[in-house]
Amino acid sequence: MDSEKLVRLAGELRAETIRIVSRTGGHLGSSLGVIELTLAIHAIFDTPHDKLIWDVSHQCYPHKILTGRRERMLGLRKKDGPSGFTRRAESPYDPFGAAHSSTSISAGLGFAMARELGGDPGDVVCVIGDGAMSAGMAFEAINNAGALGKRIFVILNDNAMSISPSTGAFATYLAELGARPGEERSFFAQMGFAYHGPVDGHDLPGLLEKLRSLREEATGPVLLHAITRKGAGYDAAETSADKYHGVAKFDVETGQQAKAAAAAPSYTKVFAGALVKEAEKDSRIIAITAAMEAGTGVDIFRRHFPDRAFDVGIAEQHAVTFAAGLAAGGMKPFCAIYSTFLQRGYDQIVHDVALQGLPVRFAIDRAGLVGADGPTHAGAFDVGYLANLPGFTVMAASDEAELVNMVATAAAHDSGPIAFRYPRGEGTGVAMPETGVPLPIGKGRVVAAGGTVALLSFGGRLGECLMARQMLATHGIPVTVADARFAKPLDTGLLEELYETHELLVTIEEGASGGFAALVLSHLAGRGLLDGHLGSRCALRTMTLPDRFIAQASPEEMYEDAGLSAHHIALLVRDVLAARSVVPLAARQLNGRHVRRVQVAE
Ligand SMILES: Cc1ncc(C[n+]2csc(CCOP(=O)(O)OP(=O)(O)O)c2C)c(N)n1
Ligand SMILES: CC(=O)[C@@H](O)[C@H](O)COP(=O)(O)O
Ligand SMILES: [Mg+2]
Repeated sequence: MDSEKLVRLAGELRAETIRIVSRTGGHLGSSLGVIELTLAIHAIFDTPHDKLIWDVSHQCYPHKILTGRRERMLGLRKKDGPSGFTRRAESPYDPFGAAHSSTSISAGLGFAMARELGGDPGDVVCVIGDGAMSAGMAFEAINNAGALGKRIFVILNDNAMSISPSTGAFATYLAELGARPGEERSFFAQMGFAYHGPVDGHDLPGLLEKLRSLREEATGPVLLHAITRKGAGYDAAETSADKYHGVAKFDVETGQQAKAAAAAPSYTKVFAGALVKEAEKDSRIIAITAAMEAGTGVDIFRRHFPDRAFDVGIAEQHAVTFAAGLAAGGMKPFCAIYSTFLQRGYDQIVHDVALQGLPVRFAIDRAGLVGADGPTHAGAFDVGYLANLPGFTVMAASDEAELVNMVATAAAHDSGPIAFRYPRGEGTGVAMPETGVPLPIGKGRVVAAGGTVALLSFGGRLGECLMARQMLATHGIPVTVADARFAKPLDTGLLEELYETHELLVTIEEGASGGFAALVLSHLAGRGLLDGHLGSRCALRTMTLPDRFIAQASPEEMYEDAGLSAHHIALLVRDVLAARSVVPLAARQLNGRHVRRVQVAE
């Protein structure tokens, strides 16, 4: 298409993107900001032979519409529909999957070097936002790419916005660079890139001309600095504070989003409110977020304590070590980070926090399956990767009242690192305490007494356990439900009591294997309670996320897929009891000791 036709197409693509997202919800503002860039790149480069890599890739909707997925877009972010991010499995036009930020230049450099070494041919174009440029990983890649000197195109999509307005000294630098008229020496040039810009990222004819000449002439790494507007071309988005970063379904005419009235406060708001209350009593409490102010509730904290709230940018690694330094300096830092993004800071957690026994508090939001963002955003692994660290205390809130108490527990806990996890979305609607009360460390609680079966829940599946209990009651099976509260230290007294006084003990958690259940099994094994000759008569089962990534869907559908809903619990219990009852109790006991069914059957 010629430039004129492409300009017309840009209008259509923008309208189509708005129409689709108005019916699906999703990341609208970022997609609207790259309409012209998307068209220009696809017009000048030969995708999928050339590799186009979107950073984060929350801005990939126009790219998906153009690359064979238009008809499926109304299923965007739903079960079996297109992902909200790029996915290799979805299309050859998605050469690299993303959703966590700041990976594009590293991956792109990998493609470029593969090409140089005789692998997949083609050019490489990485599109990275100014927000994503705040992460160390992007700088690590620029450092490497500049030294290698191979041909690679990096387009810096600079809209001065992360999810909130971009923060940090580099954001200020970009603003200054973007305001300069000519193509001057810049940080990027000094790092070995040919810097071009700033250019107007919405001037499609200008972009076409620029990319065409770069494609013809480039011999090494190139950085094109494009200035764009997040939400461009849709008033409601451009004038809103967050530029419609992530929206629910909305009315295109008015921009009004269809958000259902909440039945209970969100865990995030409850966390923020509880932290504010603790901070009123203790001036050493600090809140840290890595570019997720609104998502984590640190924006609420900031309103009360502007000097004690820090948005460090998309820099989870730095956030963790910054918190470690604050703790070593006598403060009480709360690092509020989504479970999935905390993965970025793991060595810092081990080396800077745990090894030094520093009392950093980790408020881990979005624990468990989160819904439309899918497996890239699932909070699946934190219990496993934290509870294996010496000296760490790890809690999970079963409801929002528990969360308030866990915030108080963390505030009071000075002897080492402590983490508490809680799910995305609304709480359960329980009565809330006026103020949080610190919990006794390493103590769980029995929530409902029963008899034959004990369900030991860690975290947000407690409600499902209580529902399963009701289901099982209709079959005459009495069930005890306990809330472990702590994965570490484990309430070993409660655990052993449940194990010794029930026919079946089931653990349930919203996390991958290697988490709470592993700790339970390890404790029982260590005590010799799983040994055949010494063992209790209690059967044991663990319910964790399965050993596969759960595809995007609603959270309920994802838990259904994972087999962690109330009816799965009830079914498992009935199956185990039925299997055990085929062997008469007398046969299962030998001199009062447990004999495994399989041995008896033999
Ligand atoms: C490691 C990591 N931390 C946090 C996020 C959450 N996040 C998604 S998009 C975004 C802002 C990205 O800003 P930018 O790259 O400038 O893109 P824009 O939305 O402005 O187009 C953030 C913080 C993430 N995806 N990955
Ligand atoms: C793209 C990204 O990583 C974020 O925008 C994320 O989708 C936010 O998720 P929440 O809606 O759970 O805050
Ligand atoms: Mg941006």
